[in-house]
Amino acid sequence: MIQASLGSTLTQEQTKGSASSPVLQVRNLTKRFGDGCTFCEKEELEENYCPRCGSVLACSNVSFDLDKGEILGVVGESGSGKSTMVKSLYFDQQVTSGSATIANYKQGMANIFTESAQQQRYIRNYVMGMVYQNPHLGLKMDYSSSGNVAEKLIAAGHFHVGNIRERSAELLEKVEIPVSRMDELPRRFSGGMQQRVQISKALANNPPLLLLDEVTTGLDLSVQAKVLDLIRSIQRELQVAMVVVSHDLGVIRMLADRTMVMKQGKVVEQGLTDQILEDPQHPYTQLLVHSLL
Ligand SMILES: Nc1ncnc2c1ncn2[C@@H]1O[C@H](COP(=O)(O)OP(=O)(O)OP(=O)(O)O)[C@@H](O)[C@H]1O
Repeated sequence: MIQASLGSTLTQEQTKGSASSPVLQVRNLTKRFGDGCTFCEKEELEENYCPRCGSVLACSNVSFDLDKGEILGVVGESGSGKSTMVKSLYFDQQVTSGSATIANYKQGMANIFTESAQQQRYIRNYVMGMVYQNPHLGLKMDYSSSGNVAEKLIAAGHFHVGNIRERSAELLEKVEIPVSRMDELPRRFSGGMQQRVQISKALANNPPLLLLDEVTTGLDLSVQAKVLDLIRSIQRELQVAMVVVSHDLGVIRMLADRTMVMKQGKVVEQGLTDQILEDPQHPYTQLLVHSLL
């Protein structure tokens, strides 16, 4: 089992979360690309694109809860706002409005979207990990694999070289990167290996929350299956809560306890994955489920 072998600089105040409260609560997350206009701000647009001002309402009033150790799948066609939603949660995009609270950060009392840049950096280092579809976004290709993990540890205030190496080796082993290759550059690794290095980096500081954006897209089926197995075993072993974004309902079926379906920036349906798959209510979900059969 992975244990943080390094001393943590988290204060009790900042990490304390109530056992019963969700790890993550998102309310009315809205992200508009463009300035918006009186037409698209007042009208309920059929699509997420405003024909008058050209703005895109990538996410519109997205709300959900995520419990400890739970995997929430987010599915929808290309352009439905899935990536914008997780990138907003990881502060890669600035939201237009809405709130998100994390039980392990200021006891779930702070809207992370309105925190200072310094506090948001803190949240990225201690409270959340992110795994991108494109490993170039999550990894520094000119750092070694262990150097990538070390970067995350150093950002969280750990400076003891021996401990950092030990922890990096432990994490890379966990994702089945041989210790003998820990000093190799990730650019020399296969796509599946790069995703596994990204996962180990995201787990470096034992975050209670992991965001995964299309992490198996573009990988061979057998490699995909290995990465999905790894994600499942990490969730079981470490009880990390995860938001897993995928356009592929097959991936969601394998991983997610609950599923949220997005279309044109809006959540059209959410519920237990089994229920969504067996008895989809929204016509769009029915279409997705039938295309899987
Ligand atoms: N930087 C940007 N500037 C303008 N519009 C953007 C930007 N990023 C995303 N969008 C728009 O926001 C909408 C949602 O995009 P997003 O990438 O979140 O969708 P997605 O569901 O993740 O799609 P995919 O599965 O293809 O990645 C799209 O219409 C897209 O064109």
